[in-house]
Amino acid sequence: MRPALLGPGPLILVVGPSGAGKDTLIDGARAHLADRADIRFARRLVTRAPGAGEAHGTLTPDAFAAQRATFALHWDAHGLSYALGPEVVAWLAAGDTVVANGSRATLPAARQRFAMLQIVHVTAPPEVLAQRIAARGRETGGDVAARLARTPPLDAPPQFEIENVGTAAEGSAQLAAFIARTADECRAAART
Ligand SMILES: Nc1ncnc2c1ncn2[C@@H]1O[C@H](COP(=O)(O)OP(=O)(O)OP(=O)(O)O)[C@@H](O)[C@H]1O
Ligand SMILES: O=P(O)(O)OC[C@H]1O[C@H](OP(=O)(O)O)[C@H](O)[C@@H]1O
Repeated sequence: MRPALLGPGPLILVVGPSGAGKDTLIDGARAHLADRADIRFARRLVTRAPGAGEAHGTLTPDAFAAQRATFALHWDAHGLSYALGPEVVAWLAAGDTVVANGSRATLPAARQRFAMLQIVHVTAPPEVLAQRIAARGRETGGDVAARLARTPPLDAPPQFEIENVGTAAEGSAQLAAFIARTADECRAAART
């Protein structure tokens, strides 16, 4: 028997190429939505120490493997392992909306796992991605090139697209509006 899908609250995965600005726009949207107790922002678990401005949790590869069965979702990319923790399962079960930075390559697996998955695709032109990754300074040389070369396709059209070429404040406001609209629509649908 297949396990029940995680929900009924919606999971909004923000995906797109490295350097597009996913974390930046998520941080900005979180500030816009600070008064919304029904909207949760997931903290990723990653087998990498946090860099400047990053707020993810860090696990060693051994600890990650040991906790794998408890994760709401997990995936590998860039030689690292990523996960959304068990608190995400509880938030969705309560009907809350959860927002997380996700992986394009893992969307087919995520669709098998969540009752209501909404995809936000954040993009920017290649030269902008390269400039932003270099300016961020977290990766160097070959790692920057490898990130730019990683272009898994989306498995289906996204529910919302942000071309993040304006200011971060503009992109954050667009993302916050989509998140609030999704949360409101899902709550209204649950009441009928
Ligand atoms: N609209 C914007 N204008 C200018 N700079 C931006 C904008 N959005 C993001 N940035 C900058 O681009 C860099 C990359 O952004 P960020 O780390 O949020 O991207 P990401 O998509 O989460 O990348 P990754 O998948 O590699 O973690 C950061 O230094 C960030 O400050
Ligand atoms: O290329 P795809 O499959 O979309 O995803 C790759 C993963 O790597 C990036 O994380 P980070 O730059 O390490 O924080 C993305 O946010 C995602 O989690």
